Amino acid sequence: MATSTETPILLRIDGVEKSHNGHRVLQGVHLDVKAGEVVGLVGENGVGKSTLMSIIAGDYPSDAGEMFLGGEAYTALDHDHARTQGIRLIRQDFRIDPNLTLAQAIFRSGPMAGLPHEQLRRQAQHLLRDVGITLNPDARVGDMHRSELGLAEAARVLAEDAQLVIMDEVGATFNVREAQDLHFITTRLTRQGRSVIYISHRLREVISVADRIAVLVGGRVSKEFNADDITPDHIADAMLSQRYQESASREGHVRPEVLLEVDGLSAEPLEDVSLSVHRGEVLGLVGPRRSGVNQIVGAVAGEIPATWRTLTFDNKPVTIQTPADAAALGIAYFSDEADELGITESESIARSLMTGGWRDDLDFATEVAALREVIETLQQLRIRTKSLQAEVKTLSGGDKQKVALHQWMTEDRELIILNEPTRGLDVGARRRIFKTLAEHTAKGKSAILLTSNTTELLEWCDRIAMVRDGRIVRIAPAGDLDEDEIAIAMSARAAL
Ligand SMILES: Nc1ncnc2c1ncn2[C@@H]1O[C@H](COP(=O)(O)OP(=O)(O)OP(=O)(O)O)[C@@H](O)[C@H]1O
Repeated sequence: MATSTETPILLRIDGVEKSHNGHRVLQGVHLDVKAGEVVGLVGENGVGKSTLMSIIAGDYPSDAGEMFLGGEAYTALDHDHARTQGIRLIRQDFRIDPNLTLAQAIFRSGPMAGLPHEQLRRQAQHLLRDVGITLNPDARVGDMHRSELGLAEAARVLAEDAQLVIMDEVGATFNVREAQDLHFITTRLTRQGRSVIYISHRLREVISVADRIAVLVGGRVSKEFNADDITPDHIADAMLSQRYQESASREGHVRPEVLLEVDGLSAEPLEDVSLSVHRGEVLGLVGPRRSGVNQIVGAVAGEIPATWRTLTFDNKPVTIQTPADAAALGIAYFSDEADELGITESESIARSLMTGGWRDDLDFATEVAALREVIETLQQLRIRTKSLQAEVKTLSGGDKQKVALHQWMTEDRELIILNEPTRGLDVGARRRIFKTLAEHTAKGKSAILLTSNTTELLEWCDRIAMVRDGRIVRIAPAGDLDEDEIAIAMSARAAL
């Protein structure tokens, strides 16, 4: 909704400060959110966006500063208190009982909780239809994709009376269609005079969803933009301390030799899928939810049961039935599931970043050299921490993911499979991941990339395979495709 200078301010944040374990994260944040406005909040990983939202939503208090809600002094005592004040926070890492149906999940809190399922089903159907979301209210939460649940989490706010809705990276793995649905929900909310704080690292998406964009740098809002007048580069320049380099088109490293040859792969819903990955190649995979695209990588990584006519790796016939089979061949799989990052949250940051993993029998000189390398890695990856000995769980979501990716990408693997690797990463970190990927393929190693971010698919893959209804419907060089063609593949009937 377009707002003017006369539009009332719903939330005023005035000089808010917060430290975590002596690390001064927020250093006097000032930010106004007007009624009926979407404010995009952007900033590097670990800059304090979620910390600020946690203070607004009542997870913990600020150390200093004030907030005003509808002109009245406001302090959230806890989540429930914030909710009664009309504030609702949706995070990417929400947890819902997997045994609930979608209808039960949508109405799991509030006055309708516990009503007979038939009643909930009808209400949920009505709510979802109203915003054009084609999800089945009877589906079991445990069988749904996190992105579908994220969309339902956003939609359920429409049935509540929240005045300020905070969406903290809810759409990090949304495909084009899901992102459009989320945009529709934010528009519906603001038309009703409600306000939204929208946090995302997908800068183009923030520009299209938000009215105004606030950039958090060094613990303060350093710049505010009107979303009508800017490009992603303006935001990236404002949020990154070092100027980031817009990627040039990737240098191809594809070699004639085939590394992986899949022939006649079947795994529900896939039927008779064949594909090959050359040495030095990045093969992109894209398809709507339930198209089978995830099952292709799941099968190659040994994560799901599958049958093959033949499977050849490095010119030898092989079988892959378990993750250990895949690992033995030199295949690494970076999952899109947040709880399968492969890092130990209670491990120290230093130990987690050591090349080849930590060993207790290191002599003093080796340990010092290893720690030096860790410090260099921290600086390169721009991971924010006060102490090398701090536990991984104290890192921001994006910084945690950098640690996990670093572990995957520094191991010497023949084929790395990356499923949504850039979710939650800031624009600078995305560039570094892809630089590492280019170094990997330059050595004749290969990669399969699954991402809902079509810009990245086009920029970073040599070929893209489009999957629909359990089959590969087209494989083409990335240079022959554009976003529209991929969007058409995504919006095919199978997505409904
Ligand atoms: N519970 C905590 N204990 C200790 N430190 C924390 C805690 N929560 C956050 N931090 C630290 O506060 C800083 C800001 O983290 P926050 O999660 O707010 O960043 P963010 O901007 O949301 O990052 P991202 O984009 O990666 O999600 C980070 O350095 C993080 O390590």
